[in-house]
Amino acid sequence: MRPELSEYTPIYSGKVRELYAVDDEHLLLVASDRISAYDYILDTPIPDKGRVLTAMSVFFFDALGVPNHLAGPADDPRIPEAVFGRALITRRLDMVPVECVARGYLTGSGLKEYRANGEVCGVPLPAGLVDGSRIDPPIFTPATKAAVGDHDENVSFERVAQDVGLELATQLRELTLDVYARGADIARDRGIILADTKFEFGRSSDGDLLLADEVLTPDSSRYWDGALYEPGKALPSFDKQIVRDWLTKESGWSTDAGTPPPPLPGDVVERTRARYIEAYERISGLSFADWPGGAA
Ligand SMILES: N#Cc1c(N)ncnc1-c1cnn(Cc2cccc(F)c2)c1
Repeated sequence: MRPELSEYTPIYSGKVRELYAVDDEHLLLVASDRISAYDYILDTPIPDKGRVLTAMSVFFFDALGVPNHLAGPADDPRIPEAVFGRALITRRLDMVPVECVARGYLTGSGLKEYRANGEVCGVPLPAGLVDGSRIDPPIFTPATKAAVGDHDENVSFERVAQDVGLELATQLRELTLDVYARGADIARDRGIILADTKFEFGRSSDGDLLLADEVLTPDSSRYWDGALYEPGKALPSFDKQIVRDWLTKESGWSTDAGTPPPPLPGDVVERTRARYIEAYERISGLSFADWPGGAA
């Protein structure tokens, strides 16, 4: 008999995820089916998105072989039925207040910074780069955690060193770039580009620095279809482009409408669900049908 979710204490509710206290030492990390686009949480959920992203984190935690916060399997008996398949039991850590971002390609906020001053987070880049240019070797571009609803602020390595100390900042940079490289290699071998990603780390009670949060999911990363990749061409998001294109090209809504996006039609929902499953199955080589919590 699984516990009820109401037996656990809510401690954080994000745009698409929730965090609960299970006991003094453990948390329940829950991924919802909510999807965000253009800084809005859309009214229409994507069925199984939470389960797919949970499955991706578990695949990468296992494949990367990096010490992490997982404290039980996907079918851990402490996971309530209501969130079974889209929740994980983790160790409660003392989180490092740094968004540890690695970039192997120039786009998004990094491109904006580069166009303004030729560098990203204090890291100078070669001249002449465009949207989608490869950054080789990949760079560590940390950010401070923003308040709910705000965007994270890109900061320099020196600022991270001021905030958490040079030794830990150096460890975070090395770990971030190492784990990004491993994840990018796995994805590349399956024809998918991992353009950038965000990790979070925390310290366990015995002082170990562990990889935490979600890992290399489409919500914490930019994934591109390798078959479509061309530097300088606006790069479609592997998982969100279907929603973005319908919203901006077919629905009549626009990003400067000042109103929330409309509900998604069924075919957009189903095609987006299929894209999440495709990303998981291609990257992991596993069948999503085997992941816990599916329809009986
Ligand atoms: N992971 C992790 C973690 C841990 N293992 N120990 C202590 N704190 C955290 C922790 C605190 N905030 N977050 C972000 C977050 C993640 C998931 C859902 C959310 F709503 C919010 C993670």
